[in-house]
Amino acid sequence: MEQLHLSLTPTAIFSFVLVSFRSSILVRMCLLRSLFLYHRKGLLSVLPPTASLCHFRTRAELDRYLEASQIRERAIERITNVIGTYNDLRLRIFSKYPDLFPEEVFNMETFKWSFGILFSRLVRLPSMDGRVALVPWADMLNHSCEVETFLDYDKSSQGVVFTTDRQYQPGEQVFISYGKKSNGELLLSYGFVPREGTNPSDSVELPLSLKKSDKCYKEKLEALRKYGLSASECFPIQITGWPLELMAYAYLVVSPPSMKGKFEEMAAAASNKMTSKKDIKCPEIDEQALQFILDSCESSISKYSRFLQASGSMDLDTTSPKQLNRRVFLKQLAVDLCTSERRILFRAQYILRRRLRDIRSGELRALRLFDNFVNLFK
Ligand SMILES: C[S@@+](CC[C@H](N)C(=O)[O-])C[C@H]1O[C@@H](n2cnc3c(N)ncnc32)[C@H](O)[C@@H]1O
Repeated sequence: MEQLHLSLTPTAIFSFVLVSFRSSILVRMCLLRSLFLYHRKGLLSVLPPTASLCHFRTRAELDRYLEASQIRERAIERITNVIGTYNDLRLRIFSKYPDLFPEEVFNMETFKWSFGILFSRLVRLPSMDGRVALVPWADMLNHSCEVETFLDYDKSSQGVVFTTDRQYQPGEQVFISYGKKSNGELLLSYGFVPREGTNPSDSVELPLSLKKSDKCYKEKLEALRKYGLSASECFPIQITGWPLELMAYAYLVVSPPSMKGKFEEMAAAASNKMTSKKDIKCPEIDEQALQFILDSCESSISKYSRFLQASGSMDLDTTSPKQLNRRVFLKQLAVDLCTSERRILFRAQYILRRRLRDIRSGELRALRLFDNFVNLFK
């Protein structure tokens, strides 16, 4: 079977809308205005009537279901931004031109819907400098972590084109990739979590912090601030390992006062602001740094385990079937996300324990050799 090569010209159905987030506020306003009106008039009947940002609508829901995951902070940030943008627009534009922007259409609910649609349906077009577009038809394609197919603009056919990376049988579902995103990012932007272990780009954010009791707390914080970092930072861990920045941050946290002269170099390496990205090495504090990462990993694992254990008996005590369905749905999303994030932490825990064991058994062997050597002279 031939590989599929599908294209959509801008004239089909209705033209695709290009949005550049670097473009003027006017362009963005026009897009949002069309979305608002489409929603009101039901013109885009192909789009879902509800498209909430990552499904978790309130702060209480985020605290309840995503308490173990760092994705909660990102979701709060995103929702706060959307609410802030709406309030700003209402103050500066909607309230001044009520005929153009009537309250029954331009309200918070439709604004959130429009953003939900934008976040979940925008397509990035690499050959147009990464500009993003709403592409009717193409936005019906679902994501698969196993394909490498992306949508792009094709100059010769003047359309958005995608060529599959494999052969499909008639009737088989065709997928695209929404990008190399973690399960948390997919949940935030698209409202779903891939099956456990199927996403090679999955990662979990590990929070690390300077110790308040550290004698050099002030000097370390100063060094971190110089490179745009703070006393607490999150670093992504993947099933295949962790970034050099995380190791550099851990070195800084466990460094004794005698290593003051290296604080800046470590902070620079942790911020990825070194001129040449090289692996910073401090073998004398390797063991403490790995133990520190392991402790942070295990503290995160316990948070996930507590949540997953409690989720079994999470209160579903509501008489409204609609509310019950919603709670079951949110709980399942949270359980899927936490299970996949904890799995990555378990893997990191295993690697860290093995490395620490190797370091310690190496030290023990060296110590025994030294004892034998001393005995020989006795
Ligand atoms: C661009 S739309 C794709 C078309 C969508 N299925 C529809 O019928 O409108 C993106 C939405 O599709 C759903 N989706 C896409 N890929 C998915 C997947 N692998 N698993 C579950 N839902 C998926 C999510 O709800 C997401 O927000």
